[in-house]
Amino acid sequence: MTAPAHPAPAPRESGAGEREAGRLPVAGAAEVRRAAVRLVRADGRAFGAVLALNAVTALVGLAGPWLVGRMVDEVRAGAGTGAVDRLAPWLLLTALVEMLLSRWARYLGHRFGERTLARIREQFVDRVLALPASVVERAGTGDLTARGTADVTAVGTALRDAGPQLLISSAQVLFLFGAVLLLNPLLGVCGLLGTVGIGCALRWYLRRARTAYLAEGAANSDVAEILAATAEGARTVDLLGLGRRRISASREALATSRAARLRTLFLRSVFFPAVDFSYVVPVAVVLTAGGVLHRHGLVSVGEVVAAALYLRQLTEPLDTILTHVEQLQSSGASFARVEGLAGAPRTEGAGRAPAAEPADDRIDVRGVRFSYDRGEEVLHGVDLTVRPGERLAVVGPSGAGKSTLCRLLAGIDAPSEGTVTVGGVPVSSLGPERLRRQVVLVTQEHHVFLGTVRDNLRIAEPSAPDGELWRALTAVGADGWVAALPGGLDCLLGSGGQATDGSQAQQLALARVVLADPHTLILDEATALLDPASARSTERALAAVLSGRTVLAIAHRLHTAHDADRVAVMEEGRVTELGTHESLVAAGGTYAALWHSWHGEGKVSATGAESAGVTGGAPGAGTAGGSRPGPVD
Ligand SMILES: Nc1ncnc2c1ncn2[C@@H]1O[C@H](COP(=O)(O)OP(=O)(O)OP(=O)(O)O)[C@@H](O)[C@H]1O
Repeated sequence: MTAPAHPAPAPRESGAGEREAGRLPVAGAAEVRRAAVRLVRADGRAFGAVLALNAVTALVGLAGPWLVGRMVDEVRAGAGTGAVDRLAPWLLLTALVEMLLSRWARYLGHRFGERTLARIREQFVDRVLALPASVVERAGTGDLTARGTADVTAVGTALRDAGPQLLISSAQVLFLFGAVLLLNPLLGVCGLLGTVGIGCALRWYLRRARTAYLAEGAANSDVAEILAATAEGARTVDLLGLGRRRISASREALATSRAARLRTLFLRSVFFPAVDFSYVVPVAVVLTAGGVLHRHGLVSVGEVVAAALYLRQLTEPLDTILTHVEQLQSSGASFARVEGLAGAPRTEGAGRAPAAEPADDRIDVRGVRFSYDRGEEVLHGVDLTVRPGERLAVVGPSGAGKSTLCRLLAGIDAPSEGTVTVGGVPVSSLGPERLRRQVVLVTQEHHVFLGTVRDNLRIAEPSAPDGELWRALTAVGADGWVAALPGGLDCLLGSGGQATDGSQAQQLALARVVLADPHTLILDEATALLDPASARSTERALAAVLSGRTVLAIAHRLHTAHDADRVAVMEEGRVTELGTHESLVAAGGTYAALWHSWHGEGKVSATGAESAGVTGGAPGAGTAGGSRPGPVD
């Protein structure tokens, strides 16, 4: 009864299905059982000690009812109250020993639980860190957060409290039944028959509980996800007037969550009253049968009293077991979600033997096709070579696949077909540590992590000494404001710490790029969301970072393309034109049309170019060309 039972398969259990839908997988019942066994084995000695001590405690607990039975029989045999006086101190002594042993057993159980919880947490963090960025993006941070907080806590509480309690109570139940059977097998059988009702109630509950609790966990994740996404995208929600839609989506998620909670509440509200009633049944059966057996001289009154006391004593451990079985059901579902990360895809190269060293800095894209999850193909056979040291601008209409190509080049997604290699080695086979020394994608997202300035920078280069950190800050023009912070590099940033504005956050992100020192940078709307003043200072920082590196930039304004060494035009998931600005203008194709439209009518008509297909915004790659520093806004 101690092991969590997992009856019905959960509806969202299929790992493959979860992944296809972009969700993180949930472990199956068998995987959860195997993981639980592994955890117990990892601290097998402590677990054995907890088991042994609980068994001894339960054995000592049997002495009480037996002594009371002896008292009854001896008094009935005419020994008088002297028998009570003789046996009562033993009753007291066994109760005291039982209490001390039980306390010790509980202490050992808690220590085992805490150590195991620490193991689960460490394993969870390791697995989260090994998740590819694309998996986290598609699963949403809400699900991951719910698993790392509520689910891990539920598993921890179950291990610390429910685990030891279940062990103690299970041992007590086994020994109590054993004692009744030893006392008188007929009474034992009657007592066992009386527990059939409890068994039925438990079976009914377990058949439904796992599915219900998994559904509740998933619904909670959805609520967390939608709230987190709305809060994160509050500005966009405001700007696009999406408030009503977000509210109605939140309401739907809450309604689903409420229905899932009501379902588990219903199961509990049937199960517990049924079980409460069932406790009385074995005692009543034993007393009734005992009376009949006594009339036929098959049992003594003392034996019937002792058996009834034993069965009455069952109430407490059974109650504990059933309460914790309920807790185990919900924490079992939580464990399935926590353990599910073991089945999630891992970052290619993480924890594996290192791939071959790239021969040089050349990036080759060969026959690359790609589709997001089960969606339609968005890249249809792209071939492209990025030569070391060159500035390559990518232009094309919105939705042409420019950002997707950047993601493949930066190793965030792997191609469905074809290869993306750096120096002859597939980008996806380089672990994150090695990849960031080769290719880094700079986008408009610039997160400031909770921690000191130093922590924020050392993400890129954990062993970098302070001198190197200052050099990186100086390179991006952030040394001034960091030096002015209270504590300088020790100043706490992120939520609750020193506030940073958009351009400071971007400068920190760029300082990390300087520390990582990749040979190739990919720029995708690096400064698009900043206000013009911030964009200018960020673009200056960007110019410093770009110098001496290969740069592939999505060009939102055609002067970027003009200044680049070569221009690639992307249309409908294909590279349709590739060459220098001059050669493409001379060729009179799509790029030439865009250029004439933009150049002929002046910069004001950049939107005209946009309407012709060039996306708006400012990636800052204009600074990369060198001849025309700074953005043109
Ligand atoms: N995460 C995603 N899941 C599913 N489809 C996506 C995803 N991201 C992009 N797409 C689709 O892939 C196609 C290419 O999009 P992509 O963002 O690469 O184009 P783009 O040329 O960079 O456009 P833009 O200039 O507007 O950013 C589009 O049809 C887009 O809807």
